Amino acid sequence: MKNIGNIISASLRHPKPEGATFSYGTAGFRMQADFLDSVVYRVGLSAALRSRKLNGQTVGVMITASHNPAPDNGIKLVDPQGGMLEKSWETYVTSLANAETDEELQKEIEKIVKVTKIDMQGGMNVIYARDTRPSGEVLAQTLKDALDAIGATSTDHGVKTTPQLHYLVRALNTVGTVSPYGEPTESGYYQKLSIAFRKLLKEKPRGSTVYVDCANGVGGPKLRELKKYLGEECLDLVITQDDCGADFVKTFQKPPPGTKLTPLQRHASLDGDADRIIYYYAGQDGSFRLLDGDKIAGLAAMFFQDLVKSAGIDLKIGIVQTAYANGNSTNYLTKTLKLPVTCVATGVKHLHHAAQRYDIGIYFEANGHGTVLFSPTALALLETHEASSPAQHSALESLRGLSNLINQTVGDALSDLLLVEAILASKGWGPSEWDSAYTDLPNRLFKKVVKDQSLFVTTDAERKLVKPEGLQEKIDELVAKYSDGRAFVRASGTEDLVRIYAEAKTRSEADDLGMRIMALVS
Ligand SMILES: CC(=O)N[C@H]1[C@@H](OP(=O)(O)O)O[C@H](CO)[C@@H](O)[C@@H]1O
Ligand SMILES: [Mg+2]
Repeated sequence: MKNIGNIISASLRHPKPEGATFSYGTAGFRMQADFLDSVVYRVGLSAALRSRKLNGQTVGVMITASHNPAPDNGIKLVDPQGGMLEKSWETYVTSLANAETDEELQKEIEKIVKVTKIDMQGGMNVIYARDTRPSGEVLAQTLKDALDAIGATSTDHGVKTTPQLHYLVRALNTVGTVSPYGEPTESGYYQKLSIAFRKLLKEKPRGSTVYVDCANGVGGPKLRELKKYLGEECLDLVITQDDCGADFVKTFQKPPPGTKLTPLQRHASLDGDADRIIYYYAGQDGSFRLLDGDKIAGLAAMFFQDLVKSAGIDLKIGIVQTAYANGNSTNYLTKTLKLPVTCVATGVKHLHHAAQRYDIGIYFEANGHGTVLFSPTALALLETHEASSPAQHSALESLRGLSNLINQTVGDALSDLLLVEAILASKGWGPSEWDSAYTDLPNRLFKKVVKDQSLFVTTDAERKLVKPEGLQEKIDELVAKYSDGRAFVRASGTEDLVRIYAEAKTRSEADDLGMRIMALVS
């Protein structure tokens, strides 16, 4: 490989911490920013190799640690169609990140080139962006160092939300094709979303207000920008920057401290890189009500089912959830709406993949990561189907509009916000009508630091433990004692700890079950 000398000499400036082991987890590499330098350098090399493997198509790299504390950072790769890195490549990236010496690094690079049969003659194109974390700037420099050393053409897109980077990657790779995704610029992204939203609300502009807490992250400035394109007659967005965001609201099931809720007023919280959103509001009686990812999935499923029926077309709708989905949300989807639901392992990459099996695949994690995917068949049908009545015409127009409004590359808090608002406007609903579809089973989510999280091995979409031996039997015994009881334990893929989830018919039963399982885990 002709640039190997450059690669190795630049690598000397980014030495790997001795003995450290890195793994490409639920959302790429994520850890304290101080330890990330060598990982970022090697991810840069991987991105370039991946681009070359795919004939020079543009690959994306995002530097973010999402909702993790500010001193953390992380890095993940985006494939040319805007989705997550293909699974088989996670192994290659991991092997580069863990190469102990420079000789080993060289060997690993050569191995990847050989095993994946990369023809190194030709260009490599990589774009990258970061969230607003202070460490992002230096890490972006390291990334550039790697891309220059290997000889890739690269563009620094500065500060972006994670979904904006995914959008840019897909848009760049589809310029001049039969299905261009959109103008490959940040303003192209705002234009695409806002034009679709305004069209969907054409008959029902209503200037209603949503308070959006952007978690002190990159969503704040970007939502402000989007607001300019939307216009206030469609949606009045009040943007705040609290410190805690979606994760806090979901975990503690209360509003960000200091936020006063007026009954029936809609609120939403994003996370640090704006790929996740949850809604909440106070009921008439002042009680706190959460409208999480499961509730968004339910709303979307109901709406798409109605539209597909009204449009008189045959499209298969399905929903993908994880084990963290509330039991009653699954009941609502399967028993009330009678739609198919698949349960997969935690992490957007798994949900996204499973959702691609449907014509309209709706996927959301309970914590608010998610989107809706339209298959190529569905998009073609929407394009060509001739309506035979004004009602069919209007439903088809709405489906077309939604396919443009929704960021189909990855879950996107800004696009999901507009999706929810478009549905509520179309139905003339407030949060309580939306909420009335089903009542959540009370649930608890705990974390516990254990000696070695790798000892916790799961099966059945992470709902059952295979190891440590005997633990699952003990959990089953406990669960059986509670009405509507369900619980599971799994190792986190983003933090060095174990998560424990429990739900049951009453609040006290859910708490009790969760605490008892906590006590079993060590
Ligand atoms: C229970 C939970 O919320 N898990 C989160 C969390 O994964 P863990 O593997 O559980 O750490 O971070 C992931 C990445 O952001 C997100 O996709 C996922 O939903
Ligand atoms: Mg995030």
